[in-house]
Amino acid sequence: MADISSILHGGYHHPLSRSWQGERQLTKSMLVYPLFITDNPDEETAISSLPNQHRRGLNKLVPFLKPLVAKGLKSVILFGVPLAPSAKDSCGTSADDPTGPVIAAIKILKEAFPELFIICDVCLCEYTSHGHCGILREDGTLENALSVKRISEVAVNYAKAGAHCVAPSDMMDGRIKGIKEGLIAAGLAHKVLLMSYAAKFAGCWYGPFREAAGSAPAFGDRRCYQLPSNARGLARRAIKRDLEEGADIIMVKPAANFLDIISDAKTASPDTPIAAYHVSGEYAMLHAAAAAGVFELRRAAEEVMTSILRAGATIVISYFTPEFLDWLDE
Ligand SMILES: NCC(=O)CCC(=O)O
Ligand SMILES: [Zn+2]
Ligand SMILES: [Zn+2]
Repeated sequence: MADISSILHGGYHHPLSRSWQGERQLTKSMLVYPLFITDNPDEETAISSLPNQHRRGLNKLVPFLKPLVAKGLKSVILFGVPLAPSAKDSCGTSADDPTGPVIAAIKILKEAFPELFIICDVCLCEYTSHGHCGILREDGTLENALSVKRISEVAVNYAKAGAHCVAPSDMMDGRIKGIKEGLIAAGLAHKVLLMSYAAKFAGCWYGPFREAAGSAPAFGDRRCYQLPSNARGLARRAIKRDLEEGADIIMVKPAANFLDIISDAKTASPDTPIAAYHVSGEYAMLHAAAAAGVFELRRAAEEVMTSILRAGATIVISYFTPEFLDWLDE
């Protein structure tokens, strides 16, 4: 007789029993779609390094999103992309311009799609002349306290404009606390979610995004505020700190090469939703490999998504969201 304990195949022989082996499966509610919004209302420009993605002006948003919302799109994350050079200065003044792309888009989207959950990325790099994520001293180093003050102001202004969630990606020390206190003071802490890009790693994966958002730093790099890619322990400390400072959701970014960090975040706080950002370079790489015949794009995208969920993510920010909305219907 065969050794009973050696038999596993019977447990996953059928497609349904295969699916039962997974702890979590992708649903439409887990997907968040990034939108790049310019200050030029009628613009719709393809981003060459980010296949199928566009920068859109305010007038193009609703027509573009209508079919996606009809297919079950539940959430978007907004990135403002001011193209006018006058929109950039040393402290990112235009980030919360009431007539600027982000605040105007919140209002347009809430009116057109009352059920859509609107997340605003909060950072200064799209709005600073130097392209760094905070305010700099004369010598080019970050002025952390001033940066936190400014970033908190911007976050609160997005919340006041109606954002359901603010998601600071700047990586300044203490900004979660600063934003939470700002939301409390504004009477908004009980209805606005604070998603921290707690573990955001420096590296090569953001290239296409920087083309899309025009946010490449004019000098230097972001290594003194984004995490070194070998820093698993430091990421755990950042996650713990941000939870203590009042983050409602922890994000890990990039996603696919940082599955250990996603898993650590889930372990550190099993009862907190964990988000993963499958970033521009990860997305573009899959497109390039599929175009080179390495694999079929859909299978690769699905396998990467599965890995991100398996590691512990319950929310995924993905440029593949429109495709997944279709694939999930099949
Ligand atoms: N705060 C957003 C990013 O820094 C980059 C995202 C991407 O590369 O897709
Ligand atoms: Zn930034
Ligand atoms: Zn730096």
